[in-house]
Amino acid sequence: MTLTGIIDSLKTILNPSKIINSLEEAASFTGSSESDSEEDLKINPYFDSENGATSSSKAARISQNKDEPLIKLTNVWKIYQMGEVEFAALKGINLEIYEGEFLIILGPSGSGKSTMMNLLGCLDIPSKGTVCLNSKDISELDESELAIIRGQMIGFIFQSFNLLSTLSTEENVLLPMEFQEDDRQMARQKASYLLDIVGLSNKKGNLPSQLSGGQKQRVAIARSLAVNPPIILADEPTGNLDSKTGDYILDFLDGLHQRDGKTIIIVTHDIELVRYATRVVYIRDGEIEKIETRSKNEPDMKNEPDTKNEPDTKNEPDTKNEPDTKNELDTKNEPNTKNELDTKNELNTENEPSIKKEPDLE
Ligand SMILES: Nc1ncnc2c1ncn2[C@@H]1O[C@H](COP(=O)(O)OP(=O)(O)OP(=O)(O)O)[C@@H](O)[C@H]1O
Repeated sequence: MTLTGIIDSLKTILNPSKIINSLEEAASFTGSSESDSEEDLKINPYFDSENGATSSSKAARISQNKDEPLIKLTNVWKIYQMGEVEFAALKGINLEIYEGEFLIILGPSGSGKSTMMNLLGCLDIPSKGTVCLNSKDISELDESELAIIRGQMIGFIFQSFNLLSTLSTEENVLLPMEFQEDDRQMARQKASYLLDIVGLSNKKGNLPSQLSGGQKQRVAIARSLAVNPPIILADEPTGNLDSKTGDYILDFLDGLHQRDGKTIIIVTHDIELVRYATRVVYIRDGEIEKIETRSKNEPDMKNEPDTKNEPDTKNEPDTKNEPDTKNELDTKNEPNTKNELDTKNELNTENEPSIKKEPDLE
């Protein structure tokens, strides 16, 4: 694929109005490494000393009402048109996703997972029904508004990594900050910091082709965190990795959830991943089959299926079981405030022992 093609493919994720200029400036943006001293890496550039909290993206700074879902799908249909033929890939989905959840959307091939991911990530809009992100109906936003809210709220991780092949590791991590961080020096500090916490500070000049699969995915994770979005949305994040490296990536995402309070949403066919989840949404043939609320690392499915999305109710937004879910989340999955991003001057370096104890992942 040409560079133009790669850029085009990323336009849907990043702000299209600025990316071309950004790439042209990328070399000067990232060219020098003079300021990357050990000292820089120890300081969390996301920490805002004025208010004693870790700065997040502009949208995330808008105070969230925790009773409101971060993402809400109401009677969502996605119908693909193939000539004269229509195919409903999603059929009346109702789903509310709350801050602090680790949600796994699990389904077999063709069940509608990618279609769902595209809607949850505001990469597509529904044919019918509404998708609200941060209480905004995404169908009412134009493409540039959508790109902005998407850029602020969601970090994406893909099975195929989606790194720009002609840009270095550091430049890939810098890309999302082009639209959020005006201070280039600060952006570079943040990129250094993120590459450090994913254990790749020694690879910042490497091209993606010079990295292993696990390393590429760690770059993708660093990139997803660049603007410190409240939501990380991952499509089969371990699909191209061996099981050991996959576990490492999942443990890292788990740390982001447990320590930093990120809302993690993973779309996968791999049932092994449910051990990380606080809720599992099973989809089949474009419909939600059942939803299970779980305790982290439960060996078995102990919870009764939540029936709120069963066929007889699928066309109505059902809120009857939501309070239970929210209340559980509020108590079980509240990040440990001692280690929370907002309350300390380090993102993960001290509390992520697994990152630097995996030399064989290099
Ligand atoms: N652009 C499209 N046009 C027509 N049909 C489509 C389109 N995209 C997806 N579909 C159909 O919608 C259904 C759901 O597709 P989707 O890619 O969401 O499934 P999936 O669960 O992600 O599958 P996989 O795990 O194999 O990637 C499939 O039957 C697929 O053939």
